[in-house]
Amino acid sequence: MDKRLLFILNPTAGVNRTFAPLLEALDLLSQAGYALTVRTTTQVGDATNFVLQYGQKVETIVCCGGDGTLNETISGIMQLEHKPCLGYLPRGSTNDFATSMGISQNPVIATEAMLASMPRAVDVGLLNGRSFVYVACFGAFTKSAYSAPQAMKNVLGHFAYVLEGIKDISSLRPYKIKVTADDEILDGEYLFGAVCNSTSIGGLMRLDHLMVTLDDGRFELLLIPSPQTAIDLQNIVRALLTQNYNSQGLVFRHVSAVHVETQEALPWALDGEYAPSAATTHIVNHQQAVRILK
Ligand SMILES: Nc1ncnc2c1ncn2[C@@H]1O[C@H](COP(=O)(O)OP(=O)(O)OP(=O)(O)O)[C@@H](O)[C@H]1O
Repeated sequence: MDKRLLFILNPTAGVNRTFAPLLEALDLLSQAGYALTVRTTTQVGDATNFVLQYGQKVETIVCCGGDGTLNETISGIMQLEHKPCLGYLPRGSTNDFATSMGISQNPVIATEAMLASMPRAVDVGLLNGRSFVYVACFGAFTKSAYSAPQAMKNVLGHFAYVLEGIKDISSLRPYKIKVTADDEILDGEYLFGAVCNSTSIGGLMRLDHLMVTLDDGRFELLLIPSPQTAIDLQNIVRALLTQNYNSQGLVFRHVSAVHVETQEALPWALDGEYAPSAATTHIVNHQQAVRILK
């Protein structure tokens, strides 16, 4: 019997690109003995619904789109009892997760690698029950992740986020929050916080591969405290520019659970998608929850 594969494509994701290499990728999967079901998304939520509709009938799901489509696909997989393996063909404007996993942006090369690989388990985060695969963040510039218009992203790619981020500077402000990171309490005022499982965030922030293990059951937590003095500010700017997140001025930890309490409106971005504010936010790591072919 043929192996069954669900192929999910977001045709609107990323900078305008030709579909020709995707046909070649589909041909490769077909030649490898897969019986293909191909579905294209037309709106938010479709990728999750396709996974729920077909997920128990296939051994493999391939997702082709940006980080948002990947997030929706993984959200669906997390709801399945028997979880199919996942292949990912990045087609977004930033593709943080693909960068972190070393997945090629060329669909034919990525498909060849997928067909030759053994599955690799990766951790999945749950924030108040919603899945994320590489980052949950709040504060400065977070809004630009989900508010950059799709048409602008299609034309300008990653640069669209940078432009939206610059607009966001006017809203730069500290958030008074209590963070419990495993057993440690980090009560304070923070400009930005990220709970991540990736070496690339927003295409701008990079973590050393040696610091990040995608299947260890732990996130990397980065908090940028609100600077109290000019020297604080200098330390923070230097740490960010040199990408030395472990340095004085920033809070950087490896943790498996994060609990955030605040009285303020604190919206989050999960893999670049909007998640509403909540008085208490609980983030847990589901170690090795999804198997990725790469
Ligand atoms: N046909 C469609 N038209 C409009 N929006 C869609 C369609 N299909 C999916 N979507 C939604 O578009 C949003 C953005 O998709 P995605 O993140 O994959 O692309 P992107 O924003 O170009 O990439 P990236 O997030 O990596 O920059 C997702 O929330 C997804 O649900």
